[in-house]
Amino acid sequence: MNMPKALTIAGSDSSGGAGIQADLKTFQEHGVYGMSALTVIVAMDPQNDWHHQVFPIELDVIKPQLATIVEGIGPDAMKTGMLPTVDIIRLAADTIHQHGLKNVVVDPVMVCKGEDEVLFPELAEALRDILAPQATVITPNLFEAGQLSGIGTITTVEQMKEAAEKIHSLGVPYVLVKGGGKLEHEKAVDVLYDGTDFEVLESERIETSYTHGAGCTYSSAITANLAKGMEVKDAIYEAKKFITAAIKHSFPLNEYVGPTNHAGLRLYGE
Ligand SMILES: Nc1ncnc2c1ncn2[C@@H]1O[C@H](COP(=O)(O)OP(=O)(O)O)[C@@H](O)[C@H]1O
Ligand SMILES: Cc1ncc(COP(=O)(O)O)c(C=O)c1O
Ligand SMILES: [Mg+2]
Repeated sequence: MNMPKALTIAGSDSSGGAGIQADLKTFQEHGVYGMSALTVIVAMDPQNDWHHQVFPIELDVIKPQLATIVEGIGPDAMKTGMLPTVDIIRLAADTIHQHGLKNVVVDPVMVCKGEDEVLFPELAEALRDILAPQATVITPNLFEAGQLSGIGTITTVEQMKEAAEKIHSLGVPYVLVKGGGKLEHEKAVDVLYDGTDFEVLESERIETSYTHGAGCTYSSAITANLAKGMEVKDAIYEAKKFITAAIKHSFPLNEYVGPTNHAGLRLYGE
């Protein structure tokens, strides 16, 4: 049997809701074989209000992971998640370029929900200039779209469109700006721009703060659909259904965090 295969180049979220844990669970839910190259380990401090601790992995330990998958196996699609240094961003971009990898979803992670400060402010430029041009699809949230486009704070759908246009001009064929829970709107709105048309994707907005890992789950659902051979827009429409169900059936882990339910669509149908 020919199993679709997907790679995630991303960080470990020890709490299990975001990062490679979210990616691999989401690939599995789609019947896609998941593989990973780990870039950073994130832990949360239960004695200090769940403060995030971030431990980057050395370049020499990331390279052989990538060689295993890219040279040794060959993914049908891939995504990037948290890339904690400029050198790691460059390594991911070079790997995609040198091996001609196709179906590349870049989730330009700059913030973790629940944390006020930007994790790695110096990385916005590297994501924009080095990695974005290698992407097929890029999936910034409101904050990240503001940073990548240079617009700054985004509060309206019109500004999301403006940001999408600017990010498209970096050389990304499909730009998906996520309004999510941050945009003041009665629906959960994302803007998709392909260089010609804008599409506003709307779904039911769920009143919950349990959205940890939503962006990781969404981008890995897109990646899984691409690995299965879907066209980019169809991959995104299907992923929007998947993430909406995952948020609808999200749950608390403790007083600090509630992840999306990666099995939501399979278990409850919507
Ligand atoms: N409360 C919500 N109800 C429904 N959909 C949501 C909600 N919050 C986020 N989403 C959707 O989840 C997906 C991930 O978006 P977002 O949470 O903004 O990403 P990130 O986790 O990267 O910040 C998007 O499709 C967004 O519209
Ligand atoms: C390893 C890792 N990657 C990515 C993220 C981003 O998560 P989200 O999908 O909520 O944007 C987090 C947040 O905690 C993380 O720990
Ligand atoms: Mg995110």
